[in-house]
Amino acid sequence: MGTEMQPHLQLTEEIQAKYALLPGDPKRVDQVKKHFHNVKELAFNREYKSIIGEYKGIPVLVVSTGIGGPSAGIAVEELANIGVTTLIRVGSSGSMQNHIHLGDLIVATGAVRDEGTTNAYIEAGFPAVADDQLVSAIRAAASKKNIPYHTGIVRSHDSFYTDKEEQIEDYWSRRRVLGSDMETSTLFVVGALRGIRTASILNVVVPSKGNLQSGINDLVDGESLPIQGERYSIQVALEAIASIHNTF
Ligand SMILES: O=P(O)(O)O[C@H]1O[C@H](CO)[C@@H](O)[C@H]1O
Ligand SMILES: O=c1cc[nH]c(=O)[nH]1
Repeated sequence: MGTEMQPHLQLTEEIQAKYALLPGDPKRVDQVKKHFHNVKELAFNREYKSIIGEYKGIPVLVVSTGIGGPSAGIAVEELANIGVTTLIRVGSSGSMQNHIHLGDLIVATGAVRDEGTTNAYIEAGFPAVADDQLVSAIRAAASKKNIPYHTGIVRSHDSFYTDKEEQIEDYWSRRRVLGSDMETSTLFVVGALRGIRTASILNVVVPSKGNLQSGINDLVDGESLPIQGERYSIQVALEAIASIHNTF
């Protein structure tokens, strides 16, 4: 445990939070803030913006992890150092299946480790899987709020712009991978190695290749589907935390 200041997050264990939500984008921290009482701004160093607030009386930390495995891995390590035990990513993703539309939520049960960070930690056979009790709590919270979701495997990667993106997408979508992001596998593997619970809820912001419908039908009540999906992902993550608080 670290009473000392963590070098990247600029946080210490004095904040005494057990739960954290992890958006990639620092701007999403402010979206989570809207759901809190007694918010305190903590730090904003590099890509790591942090606040703490109360949801239903429970202290919840929010820390942005930036883009990609290396910065997500650093965030997980430093959060573990200050005593955080439960991490839920509230991220964005591309869809890899035609039936998964803009603004849909994907609750990842596992992730293809198509990135370099976790390979720096442990051999490829080590699985990137979410904590199953946390996934159950997320599923129950979504059902309680009537928020639809998909569950399954996602792919975490390191690049958007190689010359092979189309073939790679095609390969994994044929293997029923639901969507892609850049941090979920690192969160799962580093979290498991450090003995903390992790889960990832992804809001679809890029439609699958063959999905014409997704781009056209993009507004509900004046709100875009990805904006709605972001709000839903945050609501579900916070409700899941409230439901597990003091139970495991
Ligand atoms: O919106 P966030 O949570 O950052 O997630 C996705 O968006 C970024 C890429 O645009 C990557 O970090 C990817 O994982
Ligand atoms: O298509 C996308 C969108 C967000 N993040 C990804 O990794 N891929």
